[in-house]
Parts: sequence; structure tokens; C-alpha cells
Amino acid sequence: MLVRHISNLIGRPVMAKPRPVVVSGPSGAGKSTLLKLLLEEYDQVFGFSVSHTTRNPRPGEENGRDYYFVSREEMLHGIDAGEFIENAEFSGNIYGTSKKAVQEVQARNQICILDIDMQGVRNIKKTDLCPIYISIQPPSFEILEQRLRQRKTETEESLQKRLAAAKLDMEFSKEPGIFDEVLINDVLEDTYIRLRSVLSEEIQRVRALQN
Ligand SMILES: Nc1ncnc2c1ncn2[C@@H]1O[C@H](COP(=O)(O)OP(=O)(O)OP(=O)(O)O)[C@@H](O)[C@H]1O
Ligand SMILES: Nc1nc2c(ncn2[C@@H]2O[C@H](COP(=O)(O)O)[C@@H](O)[C@H]2O)c(=O)[nH]1
Repeated sequence: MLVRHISNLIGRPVMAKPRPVVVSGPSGAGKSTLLKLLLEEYDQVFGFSVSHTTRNPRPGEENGRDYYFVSREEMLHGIDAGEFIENAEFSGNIYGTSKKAVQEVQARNQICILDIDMQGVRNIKKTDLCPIYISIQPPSFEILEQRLRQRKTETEESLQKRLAAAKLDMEFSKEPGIFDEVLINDVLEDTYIRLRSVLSEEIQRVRALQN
């Protein structure tokens, strides 16, 4: 009603901003792999919220594209200054979504994608961001461990921390009312098709808004 009223006043339709999408799930479940496919296929529709982290870059990761890689001191300073929508300690490092990262995507009228852990999900629930919540889960704990080991990004110590967090995350995904969709990432192509289908309505809405 209010939207229609404003449209009438300025003489053209005003549409609400696209709803952001939160993608969460245990480390190694396949979030980044799926999001890479989505961002490649719909590069004008989706924009990635580039988080800050205190962890070291992995080979091939780029500052400003995959993360903003910062010192713990810098991160804590930003958090104290109120620059973050949410932040969390995960596997010995701090991660956080800055207000600026989300605003930059929204300014382009794109669907903002946040790849965040379960603490982030709980914290985003307390904000007015109102995203679609999607959990990506592995077919089993054993397969998750295999995938994480095969990725070869972790030391044995950090792997064990991630696996401990994964157990909690797999339970969290079963809590009623948290996620709009829980996708089990077994065969990658199948999961991707389901992810695209979950987001199809929002994709169409954004395309209409952009044309
Ligand atoms: N469906 C799948 N089948 C087999 N391997 C997969 C599948 N999906 C992802 N992988 C592989 O599993 C590993 C973990 O995937 P990915 O890095 O995307 O996980 P993630 O959830 O983003 O992890 P993190 O939270 O640590 O960033 C990667 O090596 C990826 O190639
Ligand atoms: N709460 C937040 N969690 C985040 C953010 N950015 C990433 N993450 C999550 O951290 C883990 C580990 O990521 P990795 O790149 O080190 O493998 C993973 O679950 C991400 O979803 C953030 O800004 N806030």
C-alpha cells in the first residue's frame, strides 16, 4: 500500500530492494562451490557480500574479492566502531559482515549473498535485513570430513576445530524455523539446480527491477 502510494507520488513504480540471501552450513559442505556457480551464471543478479576475516589467505584467494584479510587489531577496531552487522569467532579467527559490504551490493539493486556461519545466522536474525535463509549440508559427517581433507586447506588442528563446529551446525540446521531451505549437497549439479530453483522467484523479480 505504502509502496503504491509513493509510486503514485513520483509517477513511476517503486519496488522494494531485493531480499538478501544468507547461505550457511558447515565448513566443507560446498557453500563456496555452489555460490561460485550461481555468481557465474547470474553475475548481474547476485552480488557477494565480501566479509572481513583475520585468517590468512589461501592460495588463489584475493583480498577484496574473497575476503578483506585484516589483522585481529584492525578487525576489533572496526567492530568497536560499529562497522559490522554481525561478527563471529570461528575456528580461531574472527569473521564479520560489514555494513558497507552489504550496502555496496544493494546499491547495485542486486541480491546480496552472505556466506556466514551459524553464529552469524543467529545474529542476522536479530537485525532487520530479512534475508532468505538457506543451509547447505553434507550427505554425512564422514563425507564432510573427506571433502575438507581433500580440499587440503587445513592443518590437522584447524580441521579438527572445523569438524567440531560442523557437528553443532548439522544439529542447528534441524532446528525448526531457522532456515527456509536445507539443501543436502550430494551430487553437486543436482544441488545447484535445487538452489537455483529456490531462488528463481527472487531472480525474476530482480531482473524485472533491472530492466
Ligand atoms: N557435491 C560435491 N561433491 C563432491 N565434492 C564437493 C561437492 N561440493 C563441494 N565439493 C568439494 O568439497 C570441498 C569443500 O567445498 P567448499 O570449499 O565449497 O565448502 P564450503 O562450505 O564453502 O567450506 P568453508 O565454509 O570452509 O568455506 C571442495 O574441495 C569442493 O570442491
Ligand atoms: N559469521 C560469519 N561467518 C563467516 C563470515 N564469512 C565467512 N564465514 C564463515 O566462516 C566459516 C569459515 O570460512 P573459511 O573461508 O575460513 O573456510 C564458514 O562457515 C563461513 O560461512 C562472516 O562474515 N560472518
